[in-house]
Amino acid sequence: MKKIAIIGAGNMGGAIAASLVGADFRVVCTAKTKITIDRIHKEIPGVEITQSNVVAVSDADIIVLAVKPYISAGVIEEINPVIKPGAIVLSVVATLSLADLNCLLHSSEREMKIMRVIPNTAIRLGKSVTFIAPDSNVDADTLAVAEGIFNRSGKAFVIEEKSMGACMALASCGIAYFLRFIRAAAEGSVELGLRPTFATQIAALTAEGAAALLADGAHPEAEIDKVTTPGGITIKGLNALEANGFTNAVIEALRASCVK
Ligand SMILES: NC(=O)C1=CN([C@@H]2O[C@H](COP(=O)(O)OP(=O)(O)OC[C@H]3O[C@@H](n4cnc5c(N)ncnc54)[C@H](OP(=O)(O)O)[C@@H]3O)[C@@H](O)[C@H]2O)C=CC1
Ligand SMILES: O=C(O)[C@@H]1CCC=N1
Repeated sequence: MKKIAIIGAGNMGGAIAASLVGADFRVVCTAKTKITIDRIHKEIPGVEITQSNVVAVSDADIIVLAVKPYISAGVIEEINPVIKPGAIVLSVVATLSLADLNCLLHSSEREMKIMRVIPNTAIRLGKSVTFIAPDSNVDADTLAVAEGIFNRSGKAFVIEEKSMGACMALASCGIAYFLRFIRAAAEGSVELGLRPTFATQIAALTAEGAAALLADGAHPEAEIDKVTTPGGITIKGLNALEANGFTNAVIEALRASCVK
């Protein structure tokens, strides 16, 4: 059975570990604090957890690096001597490019297979959109292993690294944008007299309905046209959104979040 080491069992790493329950892997996670160690023990059956990154990585066939960016270089330095030749390294760290990873891991010395993997926080519920950018030496079979892992927790897309900034802004940061829209819609509805919890529930269900229409093959503007009765109330709202810079604000948000 292949061993997968997940370094940093937090929001991302913990969710990846949970998604692997029942898969044909021996899963060993690491965390810093006893609180996380105890929680993972309790919540994810069959997953091993240790405070030692070196113990986790020794003999691992696949390593998932899921620590915060500011400690990632130190953690890589710690585990690098025990990474076995030919290992698959999947880095979730948003700020590290393939060039950074190759440099930090001295990968050419041991023929590692490195990929950047960027999920979003819906991974906890198995609803992540996850982008995989493989290094140039990653073969189709190895790529399929990564796709298999991340299709367990949502939908995985293989992309070129040059698109990672845009994809991450759209889907990883995008979760926050959509939630802010839902929050704003709820606040507006509360001003109109609805209860906050009811308003939030209805806004979320409405977003789900809009997404379902798109999933059914509709074009956004075609569906918008179906809602906007001539001289009706929707067009007044849409025009008020645009008068306040809605489309431009969303475009500017993506530009601001996109790491070049
Ligand atoms: N949040 C997001 O939307 C996204 C995040 N990412 C990337 O995912 C990575 C992880 O983020 P996230 O899961 O949110 O972070 P968390 O803080 O939730 O998780 C980090 C984990 O690392 C553990 N940890 C801390 N120090 C060490 C160490 N020295 N060795 C091993 N483990 C350690 C922590 O342990 P303990 O719990 O005990 O403190 C914690 O479990 C980041 O690099 C981020 O860029 C990528 C895409 C989206
Ligand atoms: O805000 C961040 O930097 C991380 C990366 C993508 C989502 N969260």
